Amino acid sequence: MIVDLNLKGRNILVIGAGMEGAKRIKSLSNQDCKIIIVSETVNESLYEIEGKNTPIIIIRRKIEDPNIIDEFSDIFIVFASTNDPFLNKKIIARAKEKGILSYSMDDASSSDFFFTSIINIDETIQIAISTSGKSPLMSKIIRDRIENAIKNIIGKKDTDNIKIQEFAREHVRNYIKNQHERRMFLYSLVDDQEIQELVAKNNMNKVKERIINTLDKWEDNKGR
Ligand SMILES: C[C@@]1(CC(=O)O)c2cc3[nH]c(cc4nc(cc5[nH]c(cc(n2)[C@H]1CCC(=O)O)[C@@](C)(CC(=O)O)[C@@H]5CCC(=O)O)C(CC(=O)O)=C4CCC(=O)O)c(CCC(=O)O)c3CC(=O)O
Ligand SMILES: NC(=O)C1=CN([C@@H]2O[C@H](COP(=O)(O)OP(=O)(O)OC[C@H]3O[C@@H](n4cnc5c(N)ncnc54)[C@H](O)[C@@H]3O)[C@@H](O)[C@H]2O)C=CC1
Repeated sequence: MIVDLNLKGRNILVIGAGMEGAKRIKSLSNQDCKIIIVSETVNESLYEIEGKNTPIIIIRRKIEDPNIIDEFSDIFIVFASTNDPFLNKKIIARAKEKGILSYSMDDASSSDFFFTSIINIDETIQIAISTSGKSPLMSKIIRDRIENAIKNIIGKKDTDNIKIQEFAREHVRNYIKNQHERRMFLYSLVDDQEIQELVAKNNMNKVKERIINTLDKWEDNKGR
């Protein structure tokens, strides 16, 4: 099942920060979570993140024992990403014992989740492709193919409409109490020719004004 994980404020423990671990750490580094790295050596691509404000703690230590997990509290996910399959296995087993979500870099079948191939459109829309560990290579090839075709399907109009919907959803709750009506109102914005013309002209302030005006009238219509 593909879900969009909210890691805000969570503590993530990454054990092993080589080439592959570093890729995962980079993906985590813009998720507003705290990253604790325990690794004998650290891939040099991480040096640039280390000095920055991102909440990352790097502990350079060779570990023998998966009980390292017990040294930290409130861990949400443990990444077992060393190049030692036996150690990774032990880390996963300990995490499972403790009921912590775990991810194995070298054994998909024991991971609680997989990374996906992601198409990111304007930091607003994400499309994820997964074969659930069957063939990461095919996920990548399919991503390439979709990325090329997608330019004709999803564009600025869609990302603008997402911003409008975000604004409207925030306000509509204060005006329309009934969920069916709220849904109808939100759909009506996408079908509203004038709004869509303003969107095309990049006049977002006018769109927002219009939304508020329409909502005001909506309430009037209810005779309040
Ligand atoms: C299970 C999973 C768990 C996880 O790591 O999350 C996993 C596991 C493993 N990958 C391995 C190898 C490769 N991985 C890639 C590429 C990607 N791998 C990604 C995800 C996943 N990889 C998860 C399943 C996702 C799915 O099934 O869809 C992508 C999509 C996302 C990302 O990495 O962020 C990213 C493409 C991003 C993009 O560009 O779009 C390539 C291709 C290349 O490098 O060119 C190869 C070499 C070719 C091959 O093996 O297919 C190995 C064997 C290591 C070994 O041989 O020792 C394992 C371990 C195992 O299978 O047990
Ligand atoms: N999931 C995926 O997409 C892929 C997974 N892999 C697998 O990932 C694993 C890791 O690969 P790389 O990152 O390339 O290896 P690497 O050799 O670059 O990194 C391994 C890291 O683990 C650390 N480490 C090893 N033993 C340790 C210990 N006892 N205590 C503390 N730190 C320790 C090392 O210091 C190093 O930083 C391999 O098993 C590989 O098969 C490889 C390619 C893709």
